[in-house]
Amino acid sequence: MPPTPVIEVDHLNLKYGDFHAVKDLSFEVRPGELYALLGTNGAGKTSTLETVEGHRTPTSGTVRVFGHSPRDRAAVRPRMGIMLQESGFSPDLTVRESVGLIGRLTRRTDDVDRVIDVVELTGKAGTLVGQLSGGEKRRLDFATAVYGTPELIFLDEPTTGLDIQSRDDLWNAVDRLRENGSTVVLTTHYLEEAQQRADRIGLMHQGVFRREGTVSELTRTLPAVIKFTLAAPAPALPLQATAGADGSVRVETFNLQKDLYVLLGWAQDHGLELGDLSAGPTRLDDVFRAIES
Ligand SMILES: Nc1ncnc2c1ncn2[C@@H]1O[C@H](COP(=O)(O)OP(=O)(O)OP(=O)(O)O)[C@@H](O)[C@H]1O
Repeated sequence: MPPTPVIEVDHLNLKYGDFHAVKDLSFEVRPGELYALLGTNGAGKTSTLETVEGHRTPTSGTVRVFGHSPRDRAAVRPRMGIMLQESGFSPDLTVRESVGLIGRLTRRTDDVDRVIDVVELTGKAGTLVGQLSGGEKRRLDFATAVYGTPELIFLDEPTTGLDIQSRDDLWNAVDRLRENGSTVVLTTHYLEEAQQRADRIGLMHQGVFRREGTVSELTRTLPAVIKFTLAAPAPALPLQATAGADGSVRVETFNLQKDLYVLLGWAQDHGLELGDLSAGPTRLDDVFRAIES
């Protein structure tokens, strides 16, 4: 039997007055998985997550977290760490006081200095939140996900505003949490982060899933692209291609390796140079653009 899902969303609908923001959405998040909920602006990601986190009541449909209603706060809240886009810590508290507050609010236990160390704010432990930089505030927000190593972690655009080193540090800390068995739900507009890290992705547009699956399941729905330019008129191409008046050529293929081999052999046989040659697998960006068009 497959393990019981950590999150079960079944035919979720959310309306704001007459506006239908989330339409009949169903998905599951399995134990230990990193699930990325991605989508266009206004797709309904935040509305969906707020419902799963217990902040919003569905218009219809059901949401279960660890088998409970997320509104059953005593059963669910201590087991989940939520890193919001803005945690709203008081500017008048120090970093250490703020991290201590996370423990009292969530009723999880941890060592405050350990958490401060994980989020790389040790040198700022006595600093007031109001005096932190944007990136330092974001790292403090991340403490809400780290504190007490919760079983389920929500990361809402966790790396926005972080420099490259801080991003790497955050993802390393997420890797440690996952090694401890935490399940992670991520939203991000940095698609390469989702492409590298997500076990499965739900791609939302206008309140519904346009695609759901692993990165390879999503990307193999679109062809890979080979592009190059030809300086002089050339013999007939060995593959179906679209040629521009400027000499640019574009080949779309579901068999990149084989078609690239054919193309390079053809160029070699005819002594042709393929200018600005580029060839790459379909990326999540391409799938994303396809759902908007
Ligand atoms: N409280 C509200 N009242 C009315 N409409 C709302 C409310 N909250 C969200 N909406 C609308 O519902 C839709 C979904 O919003 P939501 O914030 O869930 O999208 P999102 O996918 O998180 O978008 P983004 O990527 O831009 O943050 C949007 O059209 C938004 O304008």
